[in-house]
Amino acid sequence: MSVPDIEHVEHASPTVGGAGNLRIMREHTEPDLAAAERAVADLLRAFGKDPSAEHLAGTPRRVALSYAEMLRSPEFRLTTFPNDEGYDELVLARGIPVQSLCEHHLLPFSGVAHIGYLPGERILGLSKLARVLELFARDLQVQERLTQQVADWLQHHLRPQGVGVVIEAEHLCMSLRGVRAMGARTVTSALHGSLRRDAGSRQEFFALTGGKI
Ligand SMILES: Nc1nc2c(ncn2[C@@H]2O[C@H](COP(=O)(O)OP(=O)(O)OP(=O)(O)O)[C@@H](O)[C@H]2O)c(=O)[nH]1
Ligand SMILES: [Zn+2]
Repeated sequence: MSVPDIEHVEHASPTVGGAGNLRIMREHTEPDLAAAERAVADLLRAFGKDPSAEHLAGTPRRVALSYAEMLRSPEFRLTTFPNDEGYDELVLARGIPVQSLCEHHLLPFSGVAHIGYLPGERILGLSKLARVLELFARDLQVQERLTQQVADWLQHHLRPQGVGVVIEAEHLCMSLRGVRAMGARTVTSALHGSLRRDAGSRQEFFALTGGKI
């Protein structure tokens, strides 16, 4: 299991209530926006467009800023709580919107993710499942790696009994161009722990996510 390269900035001590609180951010190289802007102007020229024309004058800057935004994931606090009640059934966030950029064509792919875990000693603030997804989605990606990174990261940091991630997405590189398979959706999944080992848990997970068994 490869644990992605994410910086844990601060390991805050548990609060009185026992909530764990860890500041999470991905290491970023500061983008060279001026260089990106020049490159987009070159791209426009390469296609016979004049980047100095009034209607295109702001475009290189806008494109540079758009990619800077799409490739930077916001930091967040990973809040966990003790699993005092010993809850041991699946916790599943279904239909989380996901947007990312295909590393082959720099075109978006988007769809939904279903992320679930079987709690161990701690449970997670629910919104954090979507935040972990965003941590890895705002990057140049292939869907398989994105799916795996989210599952690996949760398994490593939350230490649950099991983790499952399903992503179902449409890739614009496959629908707008090339094969033009409009509406085709790619489904990927990654499982760890008892969701991988135990046929019953696995079946329940895929039944709830509407996927394969
Ligand atoms: N496995 C995987 N492939 C992807 C993903 N996103 C895009 N691709 C594929 O990456 C491949 C790149 O193939 P190439 O043959 O080098 O590129 P291409 O000539 O533009 O390919 P076509 O899309 O078939 O026209 C394409 O088959 C894409 O569909 C992804 O998330 N996972
Ligand atoms: Zn692509």
